Amino acid sequence: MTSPQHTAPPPAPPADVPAGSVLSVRALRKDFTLHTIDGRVVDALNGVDLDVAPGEHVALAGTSGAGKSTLLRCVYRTYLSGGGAIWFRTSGGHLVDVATLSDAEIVGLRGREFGYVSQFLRPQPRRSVLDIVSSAGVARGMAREAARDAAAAALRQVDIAERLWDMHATVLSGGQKQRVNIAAGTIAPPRLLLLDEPVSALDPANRAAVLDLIARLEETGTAVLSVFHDLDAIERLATRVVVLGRGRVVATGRPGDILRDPNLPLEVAR
Ligand SMILES: Nc1ncnc2c1ncn2[C@@H]1O[C@H](COP(=O)(O)OP(=O)(O)OP(=O)(O)O)[C@@H](O)[C@H]1O
Repeated sequence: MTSPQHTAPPPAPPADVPAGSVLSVRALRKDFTLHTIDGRVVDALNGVDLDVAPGEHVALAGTSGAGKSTLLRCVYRTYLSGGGAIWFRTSGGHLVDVATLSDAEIVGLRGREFGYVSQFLRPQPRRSVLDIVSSAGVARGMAREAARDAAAAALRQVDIAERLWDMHATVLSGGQKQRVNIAAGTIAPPRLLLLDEPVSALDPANRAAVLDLIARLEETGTAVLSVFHDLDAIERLATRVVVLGRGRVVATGRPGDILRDPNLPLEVAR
């Protein structure tokens, strides 16, 4: 006798998530308990709402400590959020709440659909540059051989010389590590690209090349959520700026309007 196949109906999408959004953050909260300082609690995110559509680039702004990096880390699930929802629409059209996925599900989702480029690459020990980047391609669904070719192309694009490809990434300079990280995050256009100061360690020529790369990804429909402390990069790439203040959204609008508003709590050079 065979058992019937039970498949649970997918949960109804929440009414306030726009049909076209890739990412919809709702009432997101995150606090940290500082166990070494009398158990003091820091409210890093206090009920954040935001949406990012395909091809849209939302730049987070606000003063130091406003919650920008914490928001990116909650979306990537480096941090578990403390309340609210992080709705992500997969390439297959399924809406999932990143905040409630299992660890195995989030690892799969990151590999297939997310790119995350932070200031720092903490490379796994004893893995070569080419291996790190091509593994990102395999996680994105490429065959191993195709992933190696794509990794080579991605490394050339960010000007990592071929003589460095078989070296362990741990021995690279800060700027080289950052470029390897960018190559891995963008080897195939991710559905959602999370950027936390991705060009901070780069010289002007490499910075320009990486900004071009991000612009091209946006044109292919990648949704981007970023933190740049660099007014030019925000003006050039962002379609919208969301200003955080003490873990809340205090303003949102076009870069040209927001970045020149003298009343907003911004940390960028105006
Ligand atoms: N791992 C952590 N443990 C404890 N507190 C943290 C942790 N990460 C962030 N915080 C606190 O959360 C708040 C928001 O920090 P976050 O790094 O998100 O700010 P930010 O806007 O990215 O700042 P910056 O522009 O300086 O990078 C700060 O008060 C910070 O001290």
